[in-house]
Amino acid sequence: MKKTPPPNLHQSSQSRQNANLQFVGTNNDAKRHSSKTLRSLKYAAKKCAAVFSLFLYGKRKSASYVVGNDGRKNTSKVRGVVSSSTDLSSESTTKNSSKWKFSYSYASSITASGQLGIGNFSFEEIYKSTAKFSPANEIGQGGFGTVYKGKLNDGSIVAVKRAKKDVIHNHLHEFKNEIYTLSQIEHRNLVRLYGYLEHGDEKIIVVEYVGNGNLREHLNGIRGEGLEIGERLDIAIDVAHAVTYLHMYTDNPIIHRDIKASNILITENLKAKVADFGFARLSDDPNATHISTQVKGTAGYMDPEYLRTYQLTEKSDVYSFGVLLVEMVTGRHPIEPKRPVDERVTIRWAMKMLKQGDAVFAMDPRLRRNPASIKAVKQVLKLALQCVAPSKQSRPPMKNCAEVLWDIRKSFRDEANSDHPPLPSHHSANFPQREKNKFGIEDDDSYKFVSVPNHIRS
Ligand SMILES: Nc1ncnc2c1ncn2[C@@H]1O[C@H](COP(=O)(O)OP(=O)(O)OP(=O)(O)O)[C@@H](O)[C@H]1O
Repeated sequence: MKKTPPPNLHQSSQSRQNANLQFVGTNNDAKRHSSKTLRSLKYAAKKCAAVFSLFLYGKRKSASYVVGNDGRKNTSKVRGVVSSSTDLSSESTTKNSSKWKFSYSYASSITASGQLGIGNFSFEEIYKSTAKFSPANEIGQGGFGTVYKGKLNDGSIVAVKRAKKDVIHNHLHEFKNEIYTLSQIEHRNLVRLYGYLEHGDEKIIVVEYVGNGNLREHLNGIRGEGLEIGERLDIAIDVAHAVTYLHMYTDNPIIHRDIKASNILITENLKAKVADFGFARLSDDPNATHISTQVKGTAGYMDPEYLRTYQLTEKSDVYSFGVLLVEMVTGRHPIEPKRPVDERVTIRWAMKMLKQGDAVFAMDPRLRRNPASIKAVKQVLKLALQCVAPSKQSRPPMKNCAEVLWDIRKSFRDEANSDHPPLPSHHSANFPQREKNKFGIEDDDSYKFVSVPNHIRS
């Protein structure tokens, strides 16, 4: 049975957007009517899958790692085959179509309507919606494949994730995982699954289109006009709510395993939606202390304890979230190889600055500096420091992170409104034009609150 989320962990009841699509996990009424049957189907399917995986586990042997240097895209993925004691859909299934079908019907058996996820969802419609997978419609590339913007027959806009053909065998597991995980969840800060389809060797996932790029693009300054600290706090809270929901308010805890800035999609209203469930793992037993699993994630965001022990817990997401928080207030990538040696690993450098009392120097040069924002940055860094604690016991649960961030945002707003005139909104037509400084960074008067040495700002 679903646990009731707290008020701020709202479960969206947005209606279906397109009758031609086979929607998954969106109809709450249907969910209620069929929940009993679905629970039995889920239970039976899980048991079969576990037995099946154990059988397959005996065949797994090798280990391979590919580590990139900047924490981005598929080059930065760390992949390895280590062990899998509760693996419900092992990589070993990926080379066998009959095994895929097993997993496919497993995923289908838990859909809200109880129907298969392909229904009226035709390849032709998707093909047409993306103008024949035209490069002009391409909105992103990931380890899994290419993401396109699509316009369906009824005019609704969707994101179409098309698996790479040449790597389909290696990524079929991620494809199945993403479908299965997305089909179970519904939250306003998580990207929604609309449907999926198989067509020959094509594997396609159709998800909610989130139209304002990803968080990394905003931090890089290539989207919008730069996020102010209040907006960053709002986004961090959205992410914390989404992950808390995954950890605490689904049937079985879901560990995302790939929390990073490029997986945080931003809406036009600057709300965050967590995407990319390709690596997510479900715990079979809600009371289990950990899952022994293959090591997966993105370099720079991965929990070192998980890397050492292969024991995956919700606290590995908390660690990645800590890295993300540091990224959000410093603007830096988690790993920046071109920096001086002691600045290359951003969390280490930022924590050193915090401990020295120099947190202000770690602040993203794009952020306007005033006492309220400097205080908020320090508080966020303190929280991040707890999230990236070496041992998982010392890290706070994600729910606490959300609460702490909520308090930081509240006191930031109170202070910003009482001590200073309201900060100009860059959405306002009256917002003064910022000049670019010699570092190519937009400057404004608020920099003058604190003088930042050039070597820090470069
Ligand atoms: N639902 C969506 N709506 C809008 N844009 C999206 C959507 N999903 C993905 N994108 C864009 O496509 C990019 C690639 O997404 P994808 O999830 O395939 O890979 P990634 O997370 O960036 O990389 P990796 O797969 O290596 O982790 C995203 O960074 C984002 O900019």
